[in-house]
Parts: sequence; C-alpha cells; structure tokens
Amino acid sequence: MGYSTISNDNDIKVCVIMVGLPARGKSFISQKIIRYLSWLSIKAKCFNVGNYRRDVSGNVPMDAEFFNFENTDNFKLRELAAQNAIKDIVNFFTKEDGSVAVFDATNSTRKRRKWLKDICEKNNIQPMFLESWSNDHELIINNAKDIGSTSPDYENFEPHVAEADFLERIRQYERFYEPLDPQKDKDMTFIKLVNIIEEVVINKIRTYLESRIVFYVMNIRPKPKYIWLSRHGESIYNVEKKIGGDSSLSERGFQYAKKLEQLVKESAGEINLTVWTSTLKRTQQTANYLPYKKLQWKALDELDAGVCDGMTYEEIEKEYPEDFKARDNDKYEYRYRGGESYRDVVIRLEPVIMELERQENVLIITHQAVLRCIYAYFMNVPQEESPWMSIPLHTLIKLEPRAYGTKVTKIKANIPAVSTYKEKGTSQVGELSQSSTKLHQLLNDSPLEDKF
Ligand SMILES: O=P(O)(O)OC[C@H]1O[C@@](CO)(OP(=O)(O)O)[C@@H](O)[C@@H]1O
Repeated sequence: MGYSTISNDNDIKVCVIMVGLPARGKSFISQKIIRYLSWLSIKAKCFNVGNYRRDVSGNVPMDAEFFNFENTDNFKLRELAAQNAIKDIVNFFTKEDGSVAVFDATNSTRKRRKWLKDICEKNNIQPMFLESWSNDHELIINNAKDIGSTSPDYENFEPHVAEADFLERIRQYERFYEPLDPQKDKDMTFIKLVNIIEEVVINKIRTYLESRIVFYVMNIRPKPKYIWLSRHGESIYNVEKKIGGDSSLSERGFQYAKKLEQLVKESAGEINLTVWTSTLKRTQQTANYLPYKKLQWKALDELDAGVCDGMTYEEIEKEYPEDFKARDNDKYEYRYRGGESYRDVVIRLEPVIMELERQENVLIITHQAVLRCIYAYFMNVPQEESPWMSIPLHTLIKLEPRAYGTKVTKIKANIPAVSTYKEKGTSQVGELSQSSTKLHQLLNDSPLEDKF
C-alpha cells in the first residue's frame, strides 16, 4: 500500500470531471492537479478524452464539423470516446489502486455530467466537477492559437486555418453548453472557476482530499512567470565533505554570491523579483549582494540529517553502517535518526509550492536536497529518482512553467566548486560515473535547455 501524505482515508477515490468550453485551460489545470498530487505520493492520472476520440474516429477529419452536436454519426463517436475513457478510469480505481483521476473533456451538457456522476457513484468513486468558465477574450484567443499549432487534430493545417477552425469548434460547443449552476446543480460536488481567479464557487466539497484539490486549484495563477533556483555558494562544510551544519561560504562560495546578480540580470533582465532563502547562513550569504527584496523560509532549510549532522558520508558509513545502507536502498523514505527523510521535506515544502504558484518571478536560494524536491515538483520527476539527481553548485537554473510542461535553462557561473554528489553504493563524493542514470547526467553535464 502506498503512503498517503494528504489523506488518511486510503479508500477515498475521487474523479475530477472537468467542465468547460474548449480553450478554457482545462488540460492545463488537469495536468497541474496530477503533477501536484503525484508529488505528494497520491496515485493520480489524467484521462484526456481527446486522445480517446482520435483513437475511435479513424480517418474522420477533426475539423469543426466533427463537433456539430446535430451530426449524429460523429456524436456517437464522441460518446464512444467518453465511454472508453470512463471505463479506463473505473479500472484505474479498481485494478490499479488509483486515488484521483481527472476526466479531461468539455462535459458540456447536464445530461453527460449526470451520466458520468451515475457511473462514478455506482463504482464508489466520488465525482467532483471542476468548471473553468471564462469570457476573457484575450486568454481564449491565445489558447486557441496555442492549440491550433500544437494539437494533433491540426497536424496538417496551416496555423491560421487551424486557429479559425478551432474558433468555429468553440462556437459549435457554445450552442449547447450548460455551465454549472449553483441552483440547477446544487446536488453536485463542484468547484467553478470564473476567469480562473476572479470568482470561485464551491459546492458540497466533503472530503479532505477534495478540499486539498480545491485549495490547490484556487492558488493557480494563469500568468506567465519565471522561477530561478540556485544552491548556496560552496560552503566550508562542502569543502570538508561534511553534511548539514550551518557553516559559512568558502572563498569560492563568496565569489559566486558576488557574481549571482550578474547571472540573474543576464537571464532575467531588469525585472523585479523576490529572493527566498532558508534561515541558514550559507543561503543568506549567497543572497547578500542581490538588490532584491528578500524573504527567509524555515521550510527551505536543508534536510535535517539528525545524529549525522556535521559528519562526512564516510564517517556515517563507519558509525551507522545499517543506516547508511538503508538510505542508499530507499533514499526517498529513509529518515535520519532524529532527522528527516526526503518525504518529510516534500511535506514541509507544500506551503512553499503553494506560494510559488501564486507568485511571479521568484529566485530561491536553498540546499541540495530541498532543491531536488522543488525541481521534482516542476519537472514531474518520480520519487525513486529525485533524491539522486545531481544539482551542481554555482549554477543558476531558470524554470518557465508552461501549459504542458516546464522549460529549463541552466546558467553556469564558471566558478569552480567541489562536487557534493554521492553516488549510490559509495561513500565518496565527486564526479558521476558512467553508470549514473541518464537523468543525473542530464542535470550534471548537458545543457538543460528545452527539456519538457
Ligand atoms: O540527500 P543527500 O544526497 O545526502 O544530499 C543532502 C546533503 O547535501 C548537502 C551537501 O552535502 O547540502 P548543502 O550543500 O546545502 O549543505 C548536505 O548538507 C545535505 O545533507
């Protein structure tokens, strides 16, 4: 059985059923919910009915006429796609022990929603409707442009033809669309977002899991933004191969701190950003020369190594051989005696992530383990891999969260620093061996540009 960090009730199964006209950001919200829950160890999966529709429709063209509700043949194909998706969702809950599924489709009529609600309830799944309602013309046009140029429906279309056809598709849906209505749908569990943040209507949210999803969704901001991540400059403990502690920067660490403003400006230009640090000396010293507003978070402090704090990995292997092995075997779950595990760090980082979702343009200066956890959230890195990622010192990482993934750019300061990376099965810190996974190498050596 999987651990659950946000709900003690492992039997609760929630199907989030998206509602909304095309180009209202439903897939964006769906993907984010899945990424967030997976990061918190909740087994969650998105079922996009568009993919099922393309599967069942063979060679039928996916132009706006396909979405004409009065074209009965095509309507039947669309119904079949929805049936296949909900079948897979039921299997996900009954056979794969899933906890949250997202049914990503327009689900634009009351009849369709009632049909889905009945199937869910028959299978002991809680249906929770999530409507993204918008009349923000600019946002809709931008989304339509994006979909016109990226959707498999428009593979062989000129972008402007695709965009025009997609706008016509929206019109087809508008003719029959029935928004969620607090009166007419008063028996349904739902959350309705009006222009994402302008107004939120919540109805009959009952369980803890549902309320966490609601809370998360309410913090999503659709505006484009950047997040910069950096470890602190090289510390005296890093040079001495000691973990934890609260040591100062080394001389090279201070050089990095002094160069950081230039690196940030090269990457960000003259924008106004906020710097978040931990409460430990090495991150404060790294932020010291930056001309931005600064904020300290206790939650950004390094993973607490408990009784091993201040020791080298070699000393830990000698003094606590069983613990050393246990950590190598399951680095995510292993909790240092009197200290923390990676899982513990993820839990304490949740408010940081929530605030990051709300903010624009933040630079976070923190520690190796904490940075791995934050990076894993944005890049959807699985738990088995995230504690083993190599995040080198003296490197600024720029994240650009986008609709379907996060773009990463790595900016090296070209100031030498020790490697603090310890590979599985050894107590040495240093360079990565050939046997390291692709992911470690990706983060250590290759440019991170354009990794989605
Ligand atoms: O989980 P592992 O790989 O041990 O990495 C975490 C360690 O990284 C270190 C460096 O070895 O971070 P930091 O440089 O921020 O001090 C240790 O303090 C910390 O215990």
